[in-house]
Amino acid sequence: MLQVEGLNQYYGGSHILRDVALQARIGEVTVVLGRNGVGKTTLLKSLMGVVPTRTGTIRLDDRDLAGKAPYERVRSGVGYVPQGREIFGRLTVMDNLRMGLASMPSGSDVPAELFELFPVLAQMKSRRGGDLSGGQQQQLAIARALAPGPRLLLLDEPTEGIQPSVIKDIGRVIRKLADRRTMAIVLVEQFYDFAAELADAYVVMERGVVVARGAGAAMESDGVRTLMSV
Ligand SMILES: Nc1ncnc2c1ncn2[C@@H]1O[C@H](COP(=O)(O)OP(=O)(O)OP(=O)(O)O)[C@@H](O)[C@H]1O
Repeated sequence: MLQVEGLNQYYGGSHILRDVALQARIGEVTVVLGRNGVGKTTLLKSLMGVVPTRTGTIRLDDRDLAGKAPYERVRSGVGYVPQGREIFGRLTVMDNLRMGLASMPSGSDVPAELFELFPVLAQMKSRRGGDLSGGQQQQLAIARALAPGPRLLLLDEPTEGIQPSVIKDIGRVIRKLADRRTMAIVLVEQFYDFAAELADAYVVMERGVVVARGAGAAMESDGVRTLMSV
């Protein structure tokens, strides 16, 4: 389980995250909603260690992540799918997947199971990442994050700029991964219907503060859609 408490983050003098608390259980999808610029990406970057933690605790199971560098967090079980995917355009699909293992001890192999989750990647192993469609790149970015076998998967707006049929495929994979009960999933989304369909739990952020939280099934009755649209 992921347990975050008292997380504060700054860019220069701007206070971006304010005492954020977040829990994400193994086997659940925890969605983080909020409008542009409220700090959702900064939250994921802080969990991954891309932005060093200033104050607060970040624990995954019994491991303390807060002082750790990103590669150490990968080794501790964190997988990250950044906004915009950040695929290596000149590397092949297979080499992009191997990059997912760069922080792991040598000798780790790309799990064959990734190609069962994303059959489209199996046909494209030798293609360059830059030649894939946006939806295929998104699937590649998720597969790359899964390569080391994470305990916590962080997804930053995986539906952004993706066509509806691929969004459905990605949603099915996220559900399947959660249902295995081996990892916690934190999904940052602005696409309300996608988030609501997958959410076991939700949090809503406004200007760096968590302003609402609850069970996924209660999102509609809690008025989260309205919170997002006003
Ligand atoms: N590298 C940076 N330096 C300074 N300010 C930044 C930096 N990155 C983001 N910000 C600011 O921090 C705030 C939070 O940004 P963040 O990207 O975390 O929000 P977000 O909720 O993920 O938004 P979006 O959905 O648009 O990605 C914004 O006001 C943004 O302008």
